[in-house]
Amino acid sequence: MYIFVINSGSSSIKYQLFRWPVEQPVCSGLLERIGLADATITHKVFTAEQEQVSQRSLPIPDHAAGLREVVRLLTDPEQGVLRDPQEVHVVGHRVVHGGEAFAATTLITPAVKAEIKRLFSLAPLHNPANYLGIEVAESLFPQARQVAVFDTAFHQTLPPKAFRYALPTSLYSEFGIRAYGFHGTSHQYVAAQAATYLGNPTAKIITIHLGNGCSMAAVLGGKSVDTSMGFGPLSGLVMGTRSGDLDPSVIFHLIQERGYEPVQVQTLLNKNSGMLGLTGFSDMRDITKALLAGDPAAELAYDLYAYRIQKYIGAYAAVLNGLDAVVFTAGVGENDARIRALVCRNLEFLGLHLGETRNEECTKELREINQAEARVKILVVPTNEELAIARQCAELLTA
Ligand SMILES: Nc1ncnc2c1ncn2[C@@H]1O[C@H](COP(=O)(O)OP(=O)(O)O)[C@@H](O)[C@H]1O
Ligand SMILES: CC(=O)OP(=O)(O)O
Ligand SMILES: [Mg+2]
Repeated sequence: MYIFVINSGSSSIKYQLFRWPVEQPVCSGLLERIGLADATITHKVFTAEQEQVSQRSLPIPDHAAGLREVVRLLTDPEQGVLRDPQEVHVVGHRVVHGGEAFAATTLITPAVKAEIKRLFSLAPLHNPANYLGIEVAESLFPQARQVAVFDTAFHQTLPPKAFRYALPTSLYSEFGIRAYGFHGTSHQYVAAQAATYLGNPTAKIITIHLGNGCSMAAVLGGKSVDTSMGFGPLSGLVMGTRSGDLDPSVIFHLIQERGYEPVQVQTLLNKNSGMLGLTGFSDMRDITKALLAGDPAAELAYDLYAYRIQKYIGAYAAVLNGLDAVVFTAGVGENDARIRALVCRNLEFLGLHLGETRNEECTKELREINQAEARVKILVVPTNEELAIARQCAELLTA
């Protein structure tokens, strides 16, 4: 059978079609820079002998246009890999916010869809795109079982002292106001890869997921014990377009003194802040170009981005009472050696000793980038949210 996985991020759509249970990828793709002038789609088809890659730039104004293009590629009479959409038995969807209702992978029903929709305002860049992906998949693969895998699920192991806010208890008990945490599928996947590599299932690991959205997790023995995103995917690290941590007084000031409407503040913090607000660019490759051209705003933005990560490393080393490995993953974490070097700078006292030449190497495999004799491993672990989602779908349906 086939499992098709759709992973809508805030700036990208990733998809993979797997032959199951052999976990063999049949095709995969990445639509990136959605909403920017030069969006691209990379589509790969895997056969026993080779990997065929096609890439092109095209206008992709939003996730709906992106999904239409994915469907067209999959079912294209000449290049498409699906002769008959009926061959797809399961569609796995990354759903970012599961709220209090969903602690685990769930078969999608009308009630589940309604709950995902109810959570739109808490993850405005994600849940609407995830919902759309479900509706598109339901019409394209009407006979398939649709499954939701939630970003929040892995962080359900956080202890109350980590997930509760110091607000009146009634806000938690009545409205579910607490930290949920996101990118859970990715944190879980890379932490597991790292623990296997270390040969230590009880390892103390800090995972750093740096995509367009960015978050960190403190992972102890394979369980998330703290994470930098909270009630929605807005707190913590500096991101492509999101501010990360911010004194809430700024919000009151904007509303009370500067005449902002609440929805304008929501848009400001989610869509116009972060690296975009600091530099005019949200995509790290554009910011690198600006930096190399001597733009001081790009230099400050890089410093601020790395400094925030360093503060969380310090915090999570304390939370874990030690450290065995730090893991970099996702678009920026896997590819941007400059960020990794800035993050590891001056953290020798924690045992982080970056191997500069190793850091500059570029492969698609798990790799160690610390100096050879260092006690704490610094790892680059490519994430594979799609494979992790497909596995969770298969587990649910065979349980
Ligand atoms: N080769 C690269 N060098 C630096 N940054 C990169 C590279 N490739 C991708 N990125 C960055 O990764 C980010 C997107 O990461 P990704 O994990 O795909 O995002 P998301 O899933 O949140 O949409 C963008 O900021 C992009 O610039
Ligand atoms: C939760 C989140 O921020 O996801 P992404 O990084 O894929 O936008
Ligand atoms: Mg992502």
